[in-house]
Amino acid sequence: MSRAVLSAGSNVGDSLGYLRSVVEAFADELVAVSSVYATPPWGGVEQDDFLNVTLLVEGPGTARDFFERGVELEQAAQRTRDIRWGPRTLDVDVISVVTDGRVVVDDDPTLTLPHPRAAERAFVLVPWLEADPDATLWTPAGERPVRELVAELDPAERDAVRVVGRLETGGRA
Ligand SMILES: Nc1ncnc2c1ncn2[C@@H]1O[C@H](COP(=O)(O)OP(=O)(O)OP(=O)(O)O)[C@@H](O)[C@H]1O
Ligand SMILES: Nc1nc2c(c(=O)[nH]1)N=C(CO)CN2
Repeated sequence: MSRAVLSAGSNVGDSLGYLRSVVEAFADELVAVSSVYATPPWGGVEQDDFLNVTLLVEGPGTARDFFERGVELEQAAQRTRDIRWGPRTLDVDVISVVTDGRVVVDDDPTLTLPHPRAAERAFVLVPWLEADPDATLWTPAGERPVRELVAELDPAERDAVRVVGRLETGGRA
């Protein structure tokens, strides 16, 4: 049994529809879902703002299973990978996974866990904290409450991430 934190983002095409496709695909495993946030682009590439959402999901299977389902959803959104940290129809990142009560820590480049850049990203941390106020993130410096990581973000970055709506979950989260 695994519990995973997934971050979905989009800034090309029907962004809200792509995020909805992720929530629908995980509907039966949804534990919680954040609001939808509009977020300035992270990573230095000039591009449109993103919409981001964070999901907590729980189900049988491994971290790799969640990752592969995310890749399938990216493919269904005709996601292309042109520029690193550049525009995309849909990105599904696996942020953190707990399997059988243990945090999965893995430096495999195909699926690095926890996601190595999560602690720096307001667009991941702020929605995650909303969905799970008691969340913690394993970092090389130890287990950190997400609440503290959010408090340590650059205030301008934290404040630039704003709620723009909610996705329908059919009452499942
Ligand atoms: N935890 C993870 N979640 C999703 N992809 C990962 C993870 N760890 C490693 N990857 C790998 O990262 C590669 C690049 O993914 P992608 O193009 O989505 O990166 P990105 O979104 O531009 O950047 P970032 O990895 O910083 O979010 C993928 O081929 C994927 O295998
Ligand atoms: N705000 C925000 N910025 C990003 C995002 C994202 O989802 N949200 N995804 C990226 C792809 O690597 C690069 N930059």
